Amino acid sequence: MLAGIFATLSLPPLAYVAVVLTLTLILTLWAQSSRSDLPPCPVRPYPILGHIPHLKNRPRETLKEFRKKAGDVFSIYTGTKLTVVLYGYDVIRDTLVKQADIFSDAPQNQLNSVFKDGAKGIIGSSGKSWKEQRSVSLAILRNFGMGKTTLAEKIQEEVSEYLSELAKFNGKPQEVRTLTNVAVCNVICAIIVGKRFDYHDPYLIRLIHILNEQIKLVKSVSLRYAFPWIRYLPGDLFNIKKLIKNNNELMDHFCYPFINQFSKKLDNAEEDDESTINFITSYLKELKHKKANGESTTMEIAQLARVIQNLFIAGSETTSTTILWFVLYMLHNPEIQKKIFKEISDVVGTERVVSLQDKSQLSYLNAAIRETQRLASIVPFNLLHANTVEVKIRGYTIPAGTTIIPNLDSILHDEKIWGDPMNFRPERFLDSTGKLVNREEFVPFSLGRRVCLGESLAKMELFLFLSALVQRFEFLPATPKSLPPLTCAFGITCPPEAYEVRFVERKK
Ligand code: HEM
Repeated sequence: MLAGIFATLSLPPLAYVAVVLTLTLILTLWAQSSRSDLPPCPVRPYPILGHIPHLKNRPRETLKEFRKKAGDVFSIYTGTKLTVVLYGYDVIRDTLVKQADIFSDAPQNQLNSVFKDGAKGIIGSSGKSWKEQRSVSLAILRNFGMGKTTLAEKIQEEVSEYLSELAKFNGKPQEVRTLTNVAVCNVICAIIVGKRFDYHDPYLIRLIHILNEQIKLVKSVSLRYAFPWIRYLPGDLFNIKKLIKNNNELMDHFCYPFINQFSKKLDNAEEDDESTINFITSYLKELKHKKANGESTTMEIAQLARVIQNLFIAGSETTSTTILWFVLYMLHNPEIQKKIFKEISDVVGTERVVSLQDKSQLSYLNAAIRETQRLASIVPFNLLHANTVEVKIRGYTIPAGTTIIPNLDSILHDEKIWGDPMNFRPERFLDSTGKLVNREEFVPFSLGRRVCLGESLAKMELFLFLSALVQRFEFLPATPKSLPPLTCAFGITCPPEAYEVRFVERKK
């Protein structure tokens, strides 16, 4: 329509640009100030860009400052798109838990604006499709022993390989991010395709690289959603094209080929052929069963491909990042490291491998793992949620379909809850007799109906990897008296900046 109006006006080209910019400016100013009943903005949004320039640097600290100005529920804009930030345990529990029917959607059209089938699977889906994909996936994972000894044995196998690799460094300084990523990703591979890969297998290394890239780049999705026109810009200033290419490679070289491989195997396999028991075949069998019974279902191959992508993305880097934070905190707190080792040697000794059955007796180690998850707060802004209908929170109106940030930093680092939140102090999770205590505000896996699907698996992995690491090695800084900084790279997850460490074998 605009093109038609311009054609009749015959203006010089620069005038078109000026008209488009002016219209965009008017539109954004209108959208950003159109309703007075919305949660307040802490500072005025910029025309066109909204709050992006404010959040560009130090976003975690900026949200903290915004909260001081605007309270526990406030608005920020990405262009004209409204996002409501929820701050603190009370307001997040009141929404995600007490009004779970309303606040358990994923934002519509965000992942879909970039990825084909982005609204399928678990992370990007909502409503009936999300419920079914989540419950089928959880049932399969539980069946495999998530939280039970069968899976623990698989994890222990991986831990043993991981320790052998670390031992090969002979206590020399080493950066272990990729190795840790590979080991944790292998646990997900064992679940999804029923086998682990050699650490040096180029196929696995490629998969890790793609997963890490995707986690780094995925923050560009909000920009693409807020400014749909950026897809027409030449080049790839916002890394959108890179992200799409990366996602296509993950789907076309890993997720779909895995499905095809096991779909064929399943057709030719005997009923009790163990080599075909894995997440993919379990999903395919359930799909077949539902179809044979004429049940209405959202299950299909495209959903399965997306579910696998989600498990790889959500299940690999999160756990390995937590392991890296634990090691880093131990370098900074050698006396805590000593105490954990003493507990392990008193309860388990140094000859036998730590098992899941020892968990309840290793309170100090458990407290240190919780403290790592609390302080590192590796998913600081949580995953984005959306509300299904218009609703009031603390007197403010939240229009239906608003993007919501239930900020986890705001709970895990709250001074009112923890007193000295920025100190590493495992004792906060212990009572006066040294027994582990549960604290409801400890929510690194979020809360409500969308709470992390892999919580039990992650807890098992963290316990088995970290107990074995401390039992066998002392962690020492690469250079004595010079500790790596506790700074993190901000993204959807926050890993520590790359650092070197020496894993020195303890004398038996
Ligand atoms: C230390 C490790 C982990 C942490 C801190 C973590 C944290 C989280 C958080 C904060 C969410 C968002 C919940 C929400 O939207 O309210 C989430 C979602 C999710 N996580 Fe994890 N996670 C971890 C490990 C895992 C593992 C090992 C898996 C895979 C087996 C996994 C699979 C998922 C999935 C599929 C979702 C989406 C759930 C949904 O939307 O219904 N996570 N996780």
